[in-house]
Amino acid sequence: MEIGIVGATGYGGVELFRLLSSYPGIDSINLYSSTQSGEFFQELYSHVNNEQYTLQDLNPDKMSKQLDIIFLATPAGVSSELTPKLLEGKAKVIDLSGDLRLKDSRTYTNWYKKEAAIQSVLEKAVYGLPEWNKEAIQSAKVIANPGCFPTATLLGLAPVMNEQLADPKRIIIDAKSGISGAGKNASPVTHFANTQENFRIYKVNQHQHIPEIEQQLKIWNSETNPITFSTHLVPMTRGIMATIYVELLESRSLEELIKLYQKVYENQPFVRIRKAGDFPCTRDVYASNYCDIGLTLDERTGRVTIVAVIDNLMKGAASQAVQNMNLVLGNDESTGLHQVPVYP
Ligand SMILES: NC(=O)C1=CN([C@@H]2O[C@H](COP(=O)(O)OP(=O)(O)OC[C@H]3O[C@@H](n4cnc5c(N)ncnc54)[C@H](OP(=O)(O)O)[C@@H]3O)[C@@H](O)[C@H]2O)C=CC1
Ligand SMILES: CC(=O)N[C@@H](CCC(=O)OP(=O)(O)O)C(=O)O
Repeated sequence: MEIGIVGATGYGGVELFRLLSSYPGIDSINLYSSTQSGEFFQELYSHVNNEQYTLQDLNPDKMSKQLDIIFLATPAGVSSELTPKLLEGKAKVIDLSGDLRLKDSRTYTNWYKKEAAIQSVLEKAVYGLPEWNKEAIQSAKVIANPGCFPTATLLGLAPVMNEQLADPKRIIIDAKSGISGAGKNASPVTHFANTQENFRIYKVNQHQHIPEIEQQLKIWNSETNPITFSTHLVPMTRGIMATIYVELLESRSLEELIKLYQKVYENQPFVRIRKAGDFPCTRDVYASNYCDIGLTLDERTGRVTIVAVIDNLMKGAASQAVQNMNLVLGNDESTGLHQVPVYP
């Protein structure tokens, strides 16, 4: 089996390389770069193993015929251009960017301020949230890997939304991310001097993950109203915590809610539900494919607080992409993803 990683030099790409370099049954991993082809990967990343990897030039025509699976770990606007050509051969494509997630091209352009992918590709693209879309992923030619914030938020909300228990008109999500979520290039906002000993809210009411979350929530409950979704930058490298507030349409005890979450996720290897009174922190899932969820009910306000944590580079990007690859290949969903979270 031959694998390709486009954007291999970025944070998501490097993480994909780490996971795939010990994945069973891969004959070759091809790493592509739009700016550094010909260079040795090891020259850029001294932590990778001794085998020589030369960064290759992008050749979509050749790649579509030669490769079995192509991961696109590229900025918004790249996959929309590359994917039509990449889909012409035998290759299956797993896109980590936001380009193929939104079904409505106008919505994409409004939020990403870029031209959307062509309609035929958007129609083919399957939203790769394995816990909720397994069958469609298994037969997909192209997968839109979910965004990091949507992954945590949707896994946290799914049980109460699917059961029509949460008021779909009053959902509030307060999310925080480590800085690696912004990719490898530092900007004035992500610069060390501006992030250490600092905490900031960003993209208030304008975050590009808002339409992605709403699109999926509407599938679960068509009455869903626009959500309130706030993102914050935390001075740490990895991790996302989504703290979600919902109001119940029917009364439930905390024990009933926790039982519901346990039941819904009992056969999902990467979602772990906490006992009452126990809440996950980002360290609990560091460098792993887990999403840990804790919840509580405030009897004074009737609100449920749901806390979901993931590693943004793993379940939020690279390891979720490998989970999707497992489904596409018909492998066990956990193949290559048995990492215990790193601690401390
Ligand atoms: N970081 C995260 O936590 C998450 C990121 N994502 C999404 O995944 C994608 C990758 O993110 P991340 O790895 O953080 O980003 P990075 O900025 O770290 O890396 C992106 C890579 O894309 C390559 N690239 C840039 N322009 C082009 C182009 N025109 N054609 C081909 N390759 C190009 C660059 O490599 P080179 O110059 O060598 O070509 C670069 O290293 C993004 O869309 C991001 O939004 C999704 C979930 C979480
Ligand atoms: C910390 C940080 O800046 N995170 C990024 C995550 C970007 C991302 O993953 O973008 P797509 O899912 O749209 O590809 C952000 O909030 O925009």
